[in-house]
Amino acid sequence: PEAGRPHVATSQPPPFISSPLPPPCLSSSTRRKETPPNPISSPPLPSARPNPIRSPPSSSVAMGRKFFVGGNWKCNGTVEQVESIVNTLNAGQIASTDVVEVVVSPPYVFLPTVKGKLRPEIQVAAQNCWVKKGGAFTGEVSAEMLVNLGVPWVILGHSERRSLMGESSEFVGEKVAYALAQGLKVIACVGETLEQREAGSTMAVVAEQTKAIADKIKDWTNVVVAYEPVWAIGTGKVASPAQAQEVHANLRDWLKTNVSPEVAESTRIIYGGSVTGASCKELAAQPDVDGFLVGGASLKPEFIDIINAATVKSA
Ligand SMILES: O=C(CO)COP(=O)(O)O
Repeated sequence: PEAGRPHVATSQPPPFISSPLPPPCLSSSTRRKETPPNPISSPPLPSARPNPIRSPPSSSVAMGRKFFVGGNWKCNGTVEQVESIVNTLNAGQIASTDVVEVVVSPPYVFLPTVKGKLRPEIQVAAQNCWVKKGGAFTGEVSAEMLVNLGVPWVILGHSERRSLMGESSEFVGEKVAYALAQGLKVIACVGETLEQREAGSTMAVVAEQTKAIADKIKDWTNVVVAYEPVWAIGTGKVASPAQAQEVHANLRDWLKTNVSPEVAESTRIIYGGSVTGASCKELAAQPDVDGFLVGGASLKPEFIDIINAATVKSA
């Protein structure tokens, strides 16, 4: 298919660019990890540095955007580990479904088991699906199959698929449109690399990736946008609350200008990248952070704490 390297440079300036963002709080090592360690066996990630910015008053928290927490298990897990994670989730005390929507995304092979064993208030997502109707596409899984299995959600455009599998923004846009048309709900991922951030093109990249989706869909009701800066994924370098808020607010502005004020107001924009139990509350307090997409920490009991960060919004 027409999968190609993502196009991150735009010939035209994006409709919104704020001043270049401050560099991420990286250590002397600025190399992105090509293959993040398996979070099941790795030690807990370091906690986020406290950030002194103040939380907004709860009155500024937008009404109607229910907090959303996704757990992306990526290519991790054995039968035994999956059972253990499900048991932990089933036993955990989590905020009510009025307050938070929770979706976990195991590898395809575990989806039916996890769906069958999980408490009903936690939904499941696939981590990808094919761009069109199924058929002679060896190794792919179609949106129709996910619907047939009763899997309600799919993650599309994750940076690992963009960079490692060469999925272009256009290809991701097509996937989002097709999955929505089949009745799936979509967690659509966008985010810049370290190099792009340091070049001051964060918002241009995020706009280009979002536009490729906006060009192909009309109805955003079943879309959650996940802002996942690549430099924060699997690195332990979580975005500061201010960094996340700035991109989320600009992305919402982009939706307002380029899609509609209603879509901007109602679409959940969630943050992903080294979120932990220690960093989640301050991030959740940001007015435009509507939840999280969690990788490594979603395999650990602290995922329960991250889910319950939703209560920050209603406090
Ligand atoms: O890629 C992510 C979720 O999709 C984030 O992964 P980590 O939370 O492991 O950084």
